[in-house]
Amino acid sequence: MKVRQSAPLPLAMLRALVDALDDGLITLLAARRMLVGAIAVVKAEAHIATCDPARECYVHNRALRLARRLGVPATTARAVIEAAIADARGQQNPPLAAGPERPASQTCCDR
Ligand SMILES: C=C(O[C@@H]1C=C(C(=O)O)C=C[C@H]1O)C(=O)O
Repeated sequence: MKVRQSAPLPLAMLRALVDALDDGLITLLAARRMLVGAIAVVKAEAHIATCDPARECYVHNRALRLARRLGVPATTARAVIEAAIADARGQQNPPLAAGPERPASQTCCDR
């Protein structure tokens, strides 16, 4: 017996779902930035350096393991995490207040 495949969802509906996921990505980034703000306060009070290479490596490696499990290309996962970390470093070291800063594309993990 021949099994009929279900009809593909219309393009507009699929794109609306992508839009919703993109909204989720930006919402998660905003939540991450809120946590980074709280971390920045704790680190400033404890006189801890803004940049923590060991932590950045941990964040990268964790994300890469999850990406591998979910079938996300490592280069894509690495780019997303690098962007999030660069954003977090920029958030904690505004260029005018902190003087020369590393390029946004370079993490202090230097992977
Ligand atoms: C947010 C922090 O500050 C920096 C940014 C990190 C990140 O975006 O994950 C990790 C380590 C730090 O270099 C932190 O110390 O946890």
